[in-house]
Amino acid sequence: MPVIRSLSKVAKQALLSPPGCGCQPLTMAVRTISFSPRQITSDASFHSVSFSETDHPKVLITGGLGQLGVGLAKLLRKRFGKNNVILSDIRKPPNNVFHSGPFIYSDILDYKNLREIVVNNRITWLFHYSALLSAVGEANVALARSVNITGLHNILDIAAEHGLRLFVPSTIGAFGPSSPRNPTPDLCVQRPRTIYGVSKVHAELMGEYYHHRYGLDFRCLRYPGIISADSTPGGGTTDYAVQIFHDAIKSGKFECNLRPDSRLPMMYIDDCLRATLEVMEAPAESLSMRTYNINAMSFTPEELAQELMKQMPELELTYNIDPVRQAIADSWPMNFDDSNARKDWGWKHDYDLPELVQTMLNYLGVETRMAQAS
Ligand SMILES: NC(=O)C1=CN([C@@H]2O[C@H](COP(=O)(O)OP(=O)(O)OC[C@H]3O[C@@H](n4cnc5c(N)ncnc54)[C@H](O)[C@@H]3O)[C@@H](O)[C@H]2O)C=CC1
Ligand SMILES: CC(=O)[C@H](N)C(=O)O
Repeated sequence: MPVIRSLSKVAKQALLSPPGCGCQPLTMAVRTISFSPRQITSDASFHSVSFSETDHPKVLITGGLGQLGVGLAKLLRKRFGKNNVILSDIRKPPNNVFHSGPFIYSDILDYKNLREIVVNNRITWLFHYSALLSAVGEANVALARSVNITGLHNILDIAAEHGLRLFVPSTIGAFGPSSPRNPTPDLCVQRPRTIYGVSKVHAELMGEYYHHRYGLDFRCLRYPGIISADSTPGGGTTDYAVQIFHDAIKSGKFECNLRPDSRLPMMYIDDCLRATLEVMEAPAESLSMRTYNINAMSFTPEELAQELMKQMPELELTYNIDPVRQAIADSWPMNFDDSNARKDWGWKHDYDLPELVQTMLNYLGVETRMAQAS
């Protein structure tokens, strides 16, 4: 990999240099091997700055056609301008996404193509969303290992080489059965039992290593299960909490694949995407860590259904447990301790369970009425 070759050459030179020769320390040397016209230093502060047309990050989002990427692009385009945010994926975009702003094909396993995109578009911030999620990952371990681990290595090298600010999401799935589950703090035992979780712990550690070793401006949030109305989940354990709304509105029935008492941390998408932008804009000196838990609420399928039944008392709920997903849910946090995010950069969620249910029903109800009318 080109950057690794360059890095090891620089490292070798630094190691070979005699003491007292006045050479730069390794971290400095590595940073200067890359040149980015709009390089953002790790101490740059964007917290309360509003960006003018000429002074703004140039953003690339990988894996942008999944549950979260399109919403993230919308938020970032509002803040930085439509043409400064490029959405990318290996899938074909639907019409509305294709016409809403720049979209390009990018396979994160293709290092040269990634580098070309970053260079040609003078990218300064990268949001790395490509991944195979927990349930899909267990069904295809080799592909999950390749996308989630090899892909991440490409991203880290490109980001270090070109001085990018890099956001990589982690997950509640980065914890396992031997982690404290109620609540789960930022720093504790992490021995996940899924390839997804293992790859995310790897991403957290590699990102932090590149930060300390090479000065990479790496930022990472551990997301809970994310609930959204206008995008579908990509094959995770928390997907039931999105599907229940669609099925309730469409058929008045829902078959849940987790036990009624499976408690997991969850968050509405608007909170998740706002947190992502906030941590990217936080002054570097406010970040005492580079990987933070974020939390909003925590509920079981039974509690979610009860809240939903306040508005749809006729909902019929049945259970047909998926043993793979259930085993994963049983090993994940029940509650997330996000006190460090709240203390360091002022994280605060807006949506609790009642607001979440109301917002989802409003959105999907309007959509259904519009579809029926047309
Ligand atoms: N949605 C959720 O509840 C949570 C998501 N996250 C993380 O947030 C990120 C985004 O999640 P979602 O949008 O839900 O995922 P998703 O599964 O819906 O979308 C992932 C995207 O990655 C793309 N992709 C797969 N292989 C690729 C490759 N070789 N090159 C480029 N793109 C490729 C897929 O085409 C897909 O559009 C992921 O890293 C995920 O781990 C973390 C915790 C919770
Ligand atoms: C919580 C996640 O990371 C994701 N939604 C999954 O269930 O795999």
